[in-house]
Amino acid sequence: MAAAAKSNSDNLTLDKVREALIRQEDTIVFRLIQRANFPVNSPTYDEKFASFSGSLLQFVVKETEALQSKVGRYENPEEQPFSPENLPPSLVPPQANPPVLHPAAASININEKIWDFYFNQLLSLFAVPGDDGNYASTASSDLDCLQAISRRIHYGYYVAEVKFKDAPQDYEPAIRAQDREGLMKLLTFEAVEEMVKKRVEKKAAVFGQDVCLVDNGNGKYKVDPSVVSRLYGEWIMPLTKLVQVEYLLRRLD
Ligand SMILES: C=C(O[C@@H]1C=C(C(=O)O)C=C[C@H]1O)C(=O)O
Repeated sequence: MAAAAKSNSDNLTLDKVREALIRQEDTIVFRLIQRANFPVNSPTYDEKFASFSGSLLQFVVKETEALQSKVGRYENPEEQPFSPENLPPSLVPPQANPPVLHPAAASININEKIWDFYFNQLLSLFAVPGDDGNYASTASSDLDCLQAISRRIHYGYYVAEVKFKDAPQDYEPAIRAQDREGLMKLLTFEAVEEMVKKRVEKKAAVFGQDVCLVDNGNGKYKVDPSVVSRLYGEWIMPLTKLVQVEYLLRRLD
């Protein structure tokens, strides 16, 4: 679990970090299944909804993140807000754990890219067209998906830190040269990526089947397993690697 991996930098191993990423797959698949309970519900995203100054979604994101900020959510570096402007400060005392990450490097926020692919490409692949009027549930379900995906992607900080600590002699020259391509090559493990895509496809098939007492369901899935594999292959893993590269570029600052 994430907290165990973070409690002390000497405890941080690639195996533990990968375990945390595997556990987060379950969360992501279940949240997509939850969002797929509703059709697209496009009024949720109308730029002008009722008396809000933006969309209902924007309002839910801003107000939810403000509350979560007050209770300390964004004190964790892997938790990055989607609406970072004017967030209220945390009212919770800071944790006593020594920081595991390099402070200059652990403030990268690529949520704009996540927001963009989620609404412009992913959503229509797993939510059916239509409008059932459940806009509030739709918006909070979107935020649940976005937060789980964002956490997984910004967890790249820990992946990068542990890879750096395991082989500083390999990473330091590329960091000093600010060589993005070289860093990308060093941190990429294609065999692991293939395994991840297959595993999440299988999870979507297992978690999203109709469970019946007499037989094994009807072969229909709540979210198409190939969409989950594509989500990882096209967006989640490339963006996790982008976070890793950005982190490493600042690792010696
Ligand atoms: C996360 C890692 O780094 C890279 C990104 C991966 C991912 O996002 O799942 C998988 C393999 C690596 O290419 C890792 O090595 O586990």
